[in-house]
Amino acid sequence: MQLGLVGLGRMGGNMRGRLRTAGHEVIGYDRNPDVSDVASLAEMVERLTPPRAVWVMVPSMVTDAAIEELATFLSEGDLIIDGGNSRFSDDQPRAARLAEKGIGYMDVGVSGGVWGLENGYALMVGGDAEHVARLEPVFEALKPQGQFGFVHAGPVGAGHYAKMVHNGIEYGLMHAYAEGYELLSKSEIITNVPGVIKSWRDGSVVESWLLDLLDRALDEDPELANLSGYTEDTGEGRWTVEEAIRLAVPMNVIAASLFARFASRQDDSPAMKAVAALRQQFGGHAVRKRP
Ligand SMILES: NC(=O)C1=CN([C@@H]2O[C@H](COP(=O)(O)OP(=O)(O)OC[C@H]3O[C@@H](n4cnc5c(N)ncnc54)[C@H](O)[C@@H]3O)[C@@H](O)[C@H]2O)C=CC1
Ligand SMILES: O=C(CO)[C@H](O)[C@H](O)COP(=O)(O)O
Repeated sequence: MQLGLVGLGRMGGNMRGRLRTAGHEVIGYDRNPDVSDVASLAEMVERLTPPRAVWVMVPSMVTDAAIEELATFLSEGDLIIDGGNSRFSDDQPRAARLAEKGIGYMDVGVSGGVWGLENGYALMVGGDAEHVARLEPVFEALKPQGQFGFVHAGPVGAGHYAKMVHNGIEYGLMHAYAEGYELLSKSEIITNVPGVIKSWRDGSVVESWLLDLLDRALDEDPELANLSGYTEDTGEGRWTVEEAIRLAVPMNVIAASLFARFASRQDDSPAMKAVAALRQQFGGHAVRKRP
C-alpha cells in the first residue's frame, strides 16, 4: 500500500527501507533534505492518493507541531499514525482535534531500535479497529516474523501507554545488568568480566537481547573505557513513574533506575554533600574537602 512517512532518522529511515523491501510505496519527508524523498510536506501529501495514511516518526517534543502542520494539508478520511515515543496522555486530545477535520488518528508504540530494519519492530497499537484494519499491510511488513511482536492494545493512547511501560521495564532491566557488571568489575576474584557476561548468553536464566547487546558493547570496549556514564532520558521512564504514582503502584526498580540516570549527570551530588555536612555537624565526622 501507499504510505506517507514524516521523519526519516534512525527509526523512520529504516522503517522506510523495511516497508519498501516488502513492496510498499513510501513517500518520505524529513526536514533534512539529504534523506527526504520530497522537498516539502505539501509535496508529500500531493503525491499520496486519498484517502491517505501518513506515519509520523519524529521526536516527541516536536510531534504535536509536526502533526498540526501535516493536518493542514490533509482532508476528511485521511489517517495519521504517530509512531514516536509520545506521552500517551497527548493522544486523545490530539485525536479529538483531528476528528474535527474528519482526520483519523492512531498511536503506535514501536520497539526494536536501529535493529528493526533487519529484525522487525514490535508494535503496540492504540486506536479504532477500523483504522487498525486499514494499516494491517503496513503492520505486517514492519513487525518481526513469528508469533508475537504485535498487539492492538486498546483505544487511542493505549499503544503509547504500552510503549511507556515497555520502556520503563527497559530502564530497570538495563540497570540490573549494569549493577551486576559493576560488581563483577570490582570483584577481586573475577578475572574475565566480559567472559562471564558472554557465558550468560546461552542457557542462563538472565539471557536476553539486552544482555547480548551488553556483550557486544564489551567486545568493542572491554572495560567501557571510552565511555562516560552520563545518561540521558527522553521521557518514557519519567512518565512511567508518574503513572505509577497516580495509580499508587510500588515501582522501586524502575524509579531507582530513572534516578540513577539523573545522578549520572552530576559532577558531584548536592544531596550527598548535605549528608556529609550533616554527619560532620552532628558527629564531628571527617569530610573530604574539594581540591
Ligand atoms: N531510536 C530508538 O531506539 C527509538 C526511537 N523511537 C522514537 O521514534 C521517534 C524518532 O526517533 P529517531 O528516529 O531515533 O530520532 P532521530 O533524531 O534519529 O530522527 C528524527 C528525524 O525527524 C526529523 N524531523 C524532526 N522534526 C521534523 C519535522 N517537523 N518534520 C519532518 N522531519 C522532522 C529529523 O530531521 C530527523 O531526521 C522518536 O519519537 C523516538 O523517541 C521509538 C523507538 C526506538
Ligand atoms: O524507545 C526506545 C527503545 O525502546 C528508544 O531508544 C528510547 O529513546 C529509549 O528511551 P530513553 O531515551 O528514555 O532511554
